[in-house]
Amino acid sequence: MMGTVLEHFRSSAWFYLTPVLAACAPIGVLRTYFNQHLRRPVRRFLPFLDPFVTIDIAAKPEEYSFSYQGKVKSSDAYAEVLAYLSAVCSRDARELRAEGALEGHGFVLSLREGQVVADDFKGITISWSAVAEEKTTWRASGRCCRLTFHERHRRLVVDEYLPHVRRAGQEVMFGNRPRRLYSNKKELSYHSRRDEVWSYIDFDHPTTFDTLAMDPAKKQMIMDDLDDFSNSRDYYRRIGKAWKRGYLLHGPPGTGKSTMIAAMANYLNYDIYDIELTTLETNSDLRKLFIETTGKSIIVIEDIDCSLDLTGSRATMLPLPPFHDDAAEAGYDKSRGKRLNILTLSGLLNFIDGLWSAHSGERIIVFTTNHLDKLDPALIRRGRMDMHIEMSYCGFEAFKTLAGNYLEVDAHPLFGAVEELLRDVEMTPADVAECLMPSKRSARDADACLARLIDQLKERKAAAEDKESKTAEEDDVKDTANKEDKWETEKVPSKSKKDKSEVASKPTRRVMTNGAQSGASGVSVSSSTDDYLS
Ligand SMILES: Nc1ncnc2c1ncn2[C@@H]1O[C@H](COP(=O)(O)OP(=O)(O)OP(=O)(O)O)[C@@H](O)[C@H]1O
Ligand SMILES: [Mg+2]
Repeated sequence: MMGTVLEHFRSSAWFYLTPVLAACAPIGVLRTYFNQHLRRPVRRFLPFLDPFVTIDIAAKPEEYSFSYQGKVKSSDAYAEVLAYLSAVCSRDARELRAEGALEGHGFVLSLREGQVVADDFKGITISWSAVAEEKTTWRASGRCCRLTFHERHRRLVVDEYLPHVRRAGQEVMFGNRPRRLYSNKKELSYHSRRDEVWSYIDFDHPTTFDTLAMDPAKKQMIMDDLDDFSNSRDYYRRIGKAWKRGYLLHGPPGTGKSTMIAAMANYLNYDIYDIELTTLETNSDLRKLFIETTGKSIIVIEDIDCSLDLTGSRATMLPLPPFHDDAAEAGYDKSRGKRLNILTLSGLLNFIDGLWSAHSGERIIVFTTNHLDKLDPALIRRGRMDMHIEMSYCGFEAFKTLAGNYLEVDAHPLFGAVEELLRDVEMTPADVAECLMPSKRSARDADACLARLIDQLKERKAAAEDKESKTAEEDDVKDTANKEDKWETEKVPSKSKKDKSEVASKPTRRVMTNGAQSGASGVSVSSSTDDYLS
């Protein structure tokens, strides 16, 4: 019987193929088998034979939490590793699994169990494999990424490679979702979670630096500054400064301050956190908001001069919402006889560059204002607001950008007239853009739009000249009146010697106004000098 089986085997193709297959067995299969089944026993009994170290990063069931969208979210580190490995896997692995990313519309590719991929980092090779975590009495088995490396690379892997994996994973996760525009919610409590503090919508603003109308040299300087900032992580660490930068955008309404923020966000691919200060009550509200921001973000406070009373000293208390009673308005809690913690200028300064500002990741802080002069110098000093950017009226270069955006023209016979008029007339880019907006979107009638703009500019120029001449006339009238006043004043003492001596004895009490208000004499005095007049 046995002989017949052997005979049969010897005559089949398997007899010849088996040794060939064995010789060609992929090394990866053997390595996987070794990793999964033999490594631990070998290491336990013969540690000197196995110089490799393994680290498991698991999606532990106990670390699962329900996000507010009702989706299951695994531990951050595991999700970050999966995101990091996604690129390596799609390049090298043969057996993959794809799962919808927790955020955005993309997929995350990961290894199927038993698969191994290699990753190179600073000249060493690290292998990653997907394994099923062992089942324990208190925990069901879960999925796990296993990292294997040589013992002699332990420090490099732990100190540098793993943080690199997390950082790169976070970047991949961040890049896989659309940018967001966050705004703060009104009611905050100390225990509010991130989603209770901020609400967001997808940020899909089409503005870029290409479409932003401003002086090209200034624009380039801002872009270079942003590039410099976003690539300077190590520099900020070395000089011992929190990785953040403040920009103050100031200028009249309609000159593109908000548009500039959108362009910055699109340029850097950052999220925007828009803080409405008037809804906050205390400094800790502000801190809470700040803690819940993430890296790669632009934190914006628009119209800071209108948001709060920031003109006073650092101790200035800011306006309180109407539901506060008088005691609270005065800064006291009646029931406890204690001072309330109210949003103050110093709270805002701490938010910008106190200890709390050294929260991980890079952040840009942008304030906008129409009235630079209304702000406390402490708030906008260099170092806090590193760059002051003036957004001003439309110049010819800015106009050319708008003409390109709206009319798709780089040159036109009417450009000369526009250039000349823009030299004399102050018109905001918003107003110029309005003129360049064709009445029919389908027909970009450049001639008509430019003619409309020229008419508008001429009208404004005429109005400005009119105003100027009126002001000049008024000034002339004032000058004449002042001269008359002076003459009248000089005449008063000559009326009588007694008057002269009395006037001289009460010099500080005499008030001079212009003739129109002061009656025939042109002199008015405070009540204490009435006697003198009578
Ligand atoms: N520099 C600019 N480049 C391109 N478009 C601009 C520019 N300035 C203004 N605009 C256009 O005008 C509109 C209003 O501009 P924006 O809201 O940015 O002005 P602002 O300076 O923020 O005004 P405010 O001080 O009133 O907030 C924008 O939607 C944009 O279409
Ligand atoms: Mg604005």
